[in-house]
Amino acid sequence: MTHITLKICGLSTEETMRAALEAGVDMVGLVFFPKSPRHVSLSAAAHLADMARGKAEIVALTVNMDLDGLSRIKELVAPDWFQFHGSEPPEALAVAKVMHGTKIMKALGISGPEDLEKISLYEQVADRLLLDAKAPEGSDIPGGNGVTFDWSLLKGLDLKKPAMLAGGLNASNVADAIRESGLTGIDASSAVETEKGVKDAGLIRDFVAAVRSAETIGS
Ligand SMILES: O=C(O)c1ccccc1NCC(=O)[C@H](O)[C@H](O)COP(=O)(O)O
Repeated sequence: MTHITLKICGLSTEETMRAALEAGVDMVGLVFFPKSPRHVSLSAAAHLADMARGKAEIVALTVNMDLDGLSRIKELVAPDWFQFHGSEPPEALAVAKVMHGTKIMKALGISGPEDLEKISLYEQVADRLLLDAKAPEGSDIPGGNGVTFDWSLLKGLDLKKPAMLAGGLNASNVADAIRESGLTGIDASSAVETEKGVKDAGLIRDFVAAVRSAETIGS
């Protein structure tokens, strides 16, 4: 049995944070990106993070944010991780790691084999990679779009750091995604929502149950 590290991203209410924690997720993601329907204010994030502390790792998701912005999040929310979901170069990750002492996750958009080349640049500085679908043309947000990619592109990759799979994962496809990608981390957002940005406690529970039952794959 392989434990799948499971992150639910874009939580923004007490009810759905509680549901994710009670269902046993490993990581909870808070989105700091005003264009996103999942964006949370610093004060709301601080409260949600306090609910999660000690129960799941807290991930602060940012997109090309400057150092002052990261410092404010660090000071008020105290996340365990920063997730960089923009076009941040590896050097920016290294600076953030030293300045803030958090673990660093780097999201990379994947649509074809050429996108895998970026992995070696980032795995030297990131503690974890998030291999996500590229945003569809016209989307305002670089992640959280509910679209999938060809998971088999990842099969057999010689990764130096742990990696999570993201992009359109739901309770029906997540077992196939785990099997085809070979990854042991899963991240989801859209599939546990009733509409963009509105998480649902029941959908969270169903998704977590699907991931936990997929943990027996190959064992
Ligand atoms: O979720 C957002 O609104 C978001 C906004 C800006 C950058 C990244 C964002 N989400 C990143 C995530 O980690 C999502 O969970 C991941 O892309 C999977 O999303 P989905 O396809 O909706 O399951």
